[in-house]
Amino acid sequence: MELDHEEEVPYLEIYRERDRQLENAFAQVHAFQILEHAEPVEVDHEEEVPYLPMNEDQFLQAKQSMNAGQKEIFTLVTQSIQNQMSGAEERLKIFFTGGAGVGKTFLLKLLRDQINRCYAKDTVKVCSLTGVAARLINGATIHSTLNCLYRKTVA
Ligand SMILES: Nc1ncnc2c1ncn2[C@@H]1O[C@H](COP(=O)(O)OP(=O)(O)OP(=O)(O)O)[C@@H](O)[C@H]1O
Repeated sequence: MELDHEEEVPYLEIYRERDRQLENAFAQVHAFQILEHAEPVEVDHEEEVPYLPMNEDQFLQAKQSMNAGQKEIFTLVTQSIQNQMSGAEERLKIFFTGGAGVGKTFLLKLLRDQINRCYAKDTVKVCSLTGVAARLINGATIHSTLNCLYRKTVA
């Protein structure tokens, strides 16, 4: 069956988005494989980028300004926390992604504050694959967090 232009575009968008998500997920699995087989060498450990929790006003304001997609994920996580606090053993594993500027970092920071408020300060460890990304999310690289040894390549 031949699709006209109107029908074809949404299909391609979804396909491209899924393709990107898979690529991202495979890149992360590959990074863990590298870390598992890292060679023991001396490394410089980066400092964790300091993180200041939001104050009450900032936290409430951020919560109120969430868009529908952010709210959906936020509710899923808070619901899961409540279930855990009531004794549920099931643990939530969630992967969210999206294009540039859609609000992933905003949501991540809000979730970190929410979880730290529910449990204890510093319960959440935020990690990334690169130092640049770590700066954006006030976190640390995975290898630094896990104190992994890795070989630095000098170009
Ligand atoms: N619900 C929101 N209310 C107010 N501002 C928001 C909201 N969501 C995102 N923003 C703002 O929009 C901008 C882009 O959001 P953010 O950095 O979270 O996007 P991102 O998906 O992490 O982008 P990238 O993938 O490019 O890093 C930021 O300035 C952020 O503070």
